[in-house]
Amino acid sequence: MSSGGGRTDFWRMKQGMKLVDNEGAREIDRIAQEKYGIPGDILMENAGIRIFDALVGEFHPGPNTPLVFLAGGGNNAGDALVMARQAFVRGFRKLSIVLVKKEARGLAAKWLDVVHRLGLEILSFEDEFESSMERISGAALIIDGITGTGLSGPLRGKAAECVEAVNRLGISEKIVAVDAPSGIGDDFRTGYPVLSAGLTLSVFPAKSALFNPAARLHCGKILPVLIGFPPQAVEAVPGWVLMDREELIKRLPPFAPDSYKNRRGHTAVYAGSPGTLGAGLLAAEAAGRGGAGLVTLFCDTAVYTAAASRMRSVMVRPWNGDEPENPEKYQSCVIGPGWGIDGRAGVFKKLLESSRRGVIDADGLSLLSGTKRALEGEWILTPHPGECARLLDCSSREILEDPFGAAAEVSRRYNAVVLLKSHVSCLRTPDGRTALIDGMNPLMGTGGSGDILCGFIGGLLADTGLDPFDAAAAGCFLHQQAGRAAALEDGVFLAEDLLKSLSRLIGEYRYERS
Ligand SMILES: NC(=O)C1=CN([C@@H]2O[C@H](COP(=O)(O)OP(=O)(O)OC[C@H]3O[C@@H](n4cnc5c(N)ncnc54)[C@H](OP(=O)(O)O)[C@@H]3O)[C@@H](O)[C@H]2O)[C@@H](O)CC1
Ligand SMILES: [K+]
Repeated sequence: MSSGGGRTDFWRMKQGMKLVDNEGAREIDRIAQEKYGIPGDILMENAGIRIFDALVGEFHPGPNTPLVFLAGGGNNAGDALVMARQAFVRGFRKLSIVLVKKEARGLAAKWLDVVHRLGLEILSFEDEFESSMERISGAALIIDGITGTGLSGPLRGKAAECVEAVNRLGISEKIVAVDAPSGIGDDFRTGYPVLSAGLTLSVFPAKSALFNPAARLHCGKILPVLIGFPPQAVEAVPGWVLMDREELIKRLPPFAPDSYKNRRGHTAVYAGSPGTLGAGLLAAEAAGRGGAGLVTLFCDTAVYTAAASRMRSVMVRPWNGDEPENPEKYQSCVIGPGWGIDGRAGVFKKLLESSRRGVIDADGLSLLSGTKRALEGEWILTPHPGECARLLDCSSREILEDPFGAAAEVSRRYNAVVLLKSHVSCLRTPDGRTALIDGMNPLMGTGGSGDILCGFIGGLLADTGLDPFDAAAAGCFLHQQAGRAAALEDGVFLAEDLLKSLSRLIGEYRYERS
């Protein structure tokens, strides 16, 4: 998520970039009203004003900019109607409201009455379909207040008809979703009706449902908007973390100024075999870039000479898959990139028994899915949806249907921290801690990018002071940052182009502050 204007807000920084599910959002609202006595209509007034301010900050509309407000029947519509009133009192004159649901209730009904008395144009989507679509087609911006956290199940009826008709216009960049694009809720699935937006202004704490990979594609840019919930109400409700710069700084302490190569830890990388040596080289180099003081690459004897001739800072050992050499002397290990699986099951088992801390990826994950065993020690698994499906013995489709649930299940079943990689990656621990890392960078989908990620996290783990959850969250977030920098500088890039950026970022966060 872009942290936008929220970045400078001290209070939000203190709270972190928290995400809540719909029930959590309702609970914060309830606590704010019942325990702290803040009236619901004040909260809604704040929401409408702050969301309208955020919209103005993004698009700079003027008095003659045609705006259309789509209103459902609940408080999400209430927010949109407060925005319409705000626009009117600030001098906007081309305003139309399209009622998608005939009966508004509660505060929405009250604000509908107000805009009616102010003389704003109000159309019924059902009874005045053609005029409604005409206004929508002619609008510069369409504010979506059909459903928010009160959605239950997939959108139905006139709401579904309306979002489908608007989507057909192909104007998602003009749609501004209030709190969430209508149709997105905690149980959103690919194929459900949803109004695709170019900008989502989500009441802080933003909704975790927006970052479900299937939903994220319909949200455009996401900005959190503070509306005045008391910090105590936000803290009282459990939530997830969305990684951003402030969250990273909390998790990634500077290197001690007197640290040196042995103190910074030694990472053993078990990777690389004929045909896939590059994966091992990338993972090993990334471990060094992640901060390990020393890195040893144990690669197949058949590729040893080639590996050794290409590596300078990384030590390379030929290794034919028999007894691993003192794995306990390494502070972290990385198992799997381009390693191969034939004949590796026995030694994989030994490595799991003798190593305490590491990252398992690629072929390591295939070997792990063969064992079906819960791990002991501190392990991070970095599957993509296909690998995740093998770990759970199900189809990739089932993983994509419920990625958050899948990450939780792998984490529980294998007793490990799991990073399920996608355009939004989900990090999960067996005890339920969850962080999401927003990616949305298709250029990251390039061969070797995953090898670098697992090596990089392995290098971070060589610092035994770092908690594996924090190391994985930091590693994945920096990997995404490096991808963004590479895309901006080089356009389409190769995985190895990420390495220099990763080094720079680690320096920025761990060196300059020390
Ligand atoms: N203090 C406050 O009040 C604050 C409130 N806030 C705002 O309130 C929002 C939550 O409001 P909410 O709980 O009223 O629900 P909301 O999202 O408007 O949805 C209800 C409407 O959707 C409809 N509907 C439901 N399911 C449907 C389906 N499958 N298919 C079709 N329709 C469906 C449902 O219809 P019904 O079931 O009643 O027939 C009803 O019309 C939240 O997102 C935020 O924007 C914030 O500003 C914070 C302060
Ligand atoms: K909405």
